[in-house]
This record gives sequence, structure tokens and C-alpha cells, in this order.
Amino acid sequence: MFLSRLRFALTESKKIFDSSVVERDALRLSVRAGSGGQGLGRYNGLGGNGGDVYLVPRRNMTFRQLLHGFEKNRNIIAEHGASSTQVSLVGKHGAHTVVNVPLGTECIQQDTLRLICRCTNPNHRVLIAKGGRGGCGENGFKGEKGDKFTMTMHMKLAPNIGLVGFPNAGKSTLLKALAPEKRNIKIAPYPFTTTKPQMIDIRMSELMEDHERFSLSCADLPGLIEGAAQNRGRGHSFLKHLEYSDMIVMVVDITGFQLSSSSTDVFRDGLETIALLNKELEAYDRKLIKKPIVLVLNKTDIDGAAEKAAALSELANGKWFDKLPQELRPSLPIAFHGIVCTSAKNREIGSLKKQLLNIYDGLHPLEELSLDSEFESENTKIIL
Ligand SMILES: Nc1nc2c(ncn2[C@@H]2O[C@H](COP(=O)(O)OP(=O)(O)OP(=O)(O)O)[C@@H](O)[C@H]2O)c(=O)[nH]1
Ligand SMILES: [Mg+2]
Repeated sequence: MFLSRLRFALTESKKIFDSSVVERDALRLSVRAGSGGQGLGRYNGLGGNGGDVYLVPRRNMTFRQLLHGFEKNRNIIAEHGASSTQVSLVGKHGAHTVVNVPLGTECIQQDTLRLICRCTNPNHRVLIAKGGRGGCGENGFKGEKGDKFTMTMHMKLAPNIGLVGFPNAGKSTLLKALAPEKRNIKIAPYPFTTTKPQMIDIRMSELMEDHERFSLSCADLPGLIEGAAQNRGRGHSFLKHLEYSDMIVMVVDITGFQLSSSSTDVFRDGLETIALLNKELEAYDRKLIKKPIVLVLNKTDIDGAAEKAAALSELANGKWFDKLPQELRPSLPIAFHGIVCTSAKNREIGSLKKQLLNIYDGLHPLEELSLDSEFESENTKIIL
């Protein structure tokens, strides 16, 4: 009895603390730089400048840690400059406020939706709010106000592989086939089973020389719907996680897709699905189309599906877009890096894993160690 209760408690806590699921990837904060202190005109006294607000991208920091730091207080405030007084004519400058953020964080100003900064340079601080100048002759000895705004910090995943597809295509099942030892991947026979992005490591050791330990990270994203690039179905919050991915795997249900039986939701066959996903990716960000994309034609175990997959696979190797009506034709058709027919449910994924590893190797080739003569001076100790 005690044991079963303990086991229940353990599985429950595992559900709550499943760290592979990205529970939150945005944080709204109010930012206020310090205002300048007042000057003292009679004595030519200068007010101190208000403090600035800086962000510093840190490689090892997680978005979870950032959220934790702002759990109680959602304000970033820098100190005001001190006013000039008869005792201290030159007011002290306000202290700057520096906030550590995970590498890759993007800050968007709430009112204007303007991009304030992209924190991509590790350990280099980025000024986001300037403090006001202290009172002096030029501003009539009146301290100036510091910048003040509300912003949203966005965390974008940087997976090696991003899974993209319509709902129910079998993305999560495919991930399970790639990482069978993972127990925390949710699969179900209805659309929108995956509601939050999930990062899973796929072990590649069996493909490595000497079975060296190596894995590629993969982001399983909630299914996209038509209009995702215009944020339909919260498409932006999923597509954003592909921006920093090395490669994309497009998963297509070869038997076709229909969101619901309603007449407004049209049935899309495999080719149309590819075209529509292509259109969503290019409409969101053309850079996504330029990444290596592998096409997975899934569910080949269903009656008649293997033949359909073979035909579409051949077509997708060439000018697959030629057969489409004008309105479905993407303006930047994808040239697929690879095409694989799978039955993810039966863990039949052909050469998919190998292809993903090859793409990764092509993107991140091992560099030969060059022993430059400059470095071979007597004072240099080379430790391998
Ligand atoms: N017959 C067959 N069914 C499959 C295959 N792959 C997935 N399915 C089924 O398709 C349904 C949807 O699978 P999921 O993996 O949850 O699909 P998904 O793309 O992750 O769906 P969302 O999370 O809703 O976007 C489940 O019932 C799976 O068992 C396959 O290769 N063959
Ligand atoms: Mg899923």
C-alpha cells in the first residue's frame, strides 16, 4: 500500500517537473532606467545621471532560472541620479542595473512590437534602457527622465532538429521511434496532443565510430495549422523555435489531413500538405526554407499508403510544386535534403537517423587541429 502510494507520488511529480517540456517561453517585464538628479542653477551644481539597464547573455543560463528570478517582482529598475545640493554640488550618478539572461533571448517592446535586442553575443552587455541626464546648464538644471517601457522577453529554443507538421501527422510518434528509451513523449489519436514544445535528446551512439557517446537535440512542436505564420493557432509561438535550429524535419501524414469534418476545413492530400507547410515556413521567415529540410512521409503501414509514399517521394525529389494550382504554390519551394518513408508507429524509420547525423556533420565539420608555428614558441605549453 505504502509502496504503491509512493510510486503514484513519484509518477505525479515526474509529470509536474518534466524538464523537457517548455512550460513557459515568454516573460513580460516593466523596465525603468533611472532619472537624472536635479541640478542647482544658482551654484552651477550638476545632478547625477540616472542608471542604465543592461542585459548580459549567459551561455549556461536557462529561461527557467530567469523566470524564477522574476517570480515575485516583474520590474527592472535602475537607480536615479542624486540631485545637486549646497553640501554636495555634484550629484552622484545612479547605479546601473545589469540582468543576466539566457543566450538567444529576444526582447520586444510591448506597445510598439519593436525588437529591442537579440542577446546573441555571450557575456557582452546590451544597453536596453538609458538613464536620464542629470540637471546641467544645457537642460536648464532639470534632471531628465530615464527610458521606461514594458517589454516581453522571448526564449527561443536552439535544437539541432525541429519537427514541423500538421496536427496528428505523427511527429511525437516519430520522435519516440528516434528516442525509444524516452517515456515522457505524449502520443494520442487526436490533433493538438502536443501543446507545448518539448526538447528530447536523440542518442546517436550506435552510428558513431567506437560507439562514442553523442546525441542530437530535437524539438517536438505542437501541430501547425493553415495561417500559422499569421499566428493562427498560436503559430508564432511554435515557429519561433525553428529559427535557431540546425535543420528541420517536415512530417507529413501520407494519407492526408483534415483538421475537422467541418466543411470549412478542407481535406489536404500529402502533396498539398507539403506545399502548405512550405508556405507557412516561408511566410514566417524565409531563412527557415534555407535550412536543411528532411521530408518524412509517415504512416506507410496504412493500406495503400506505401504506394502513395513511393510516388510522392519520387515527385518531391524534383519539381514537386509544378503540379499544384497557383494558389497553393509556394514562392520559395523547398529543395529537400532527404526524403524518408516511415511507419513511425512500427518504429520503421529507414535511414532517417543516419541522414540527420550526416546533415549535422556537414553543418559542424570537425576541425583539424592546426599547430600554428606561432604557437610553438618555447613559452607555449600545448595540452591536448
Ligand atoms: N498507422 C499509423 N499511425 C501512426 C503512425 N505514426 C503516428 N500514428 C498515429 O497518429 C496519431 C497521432 O500521432 P502523434 O505522434 O501524437 O501526432 P503528432 O503529429 O505529434 O500530433 P500533435 O501533437 O497533435 O501535433 C496517433 O494515434 C499515432 O498512433 C504511423 O506510422 N502509422
Ligand atoms: Mg505531438
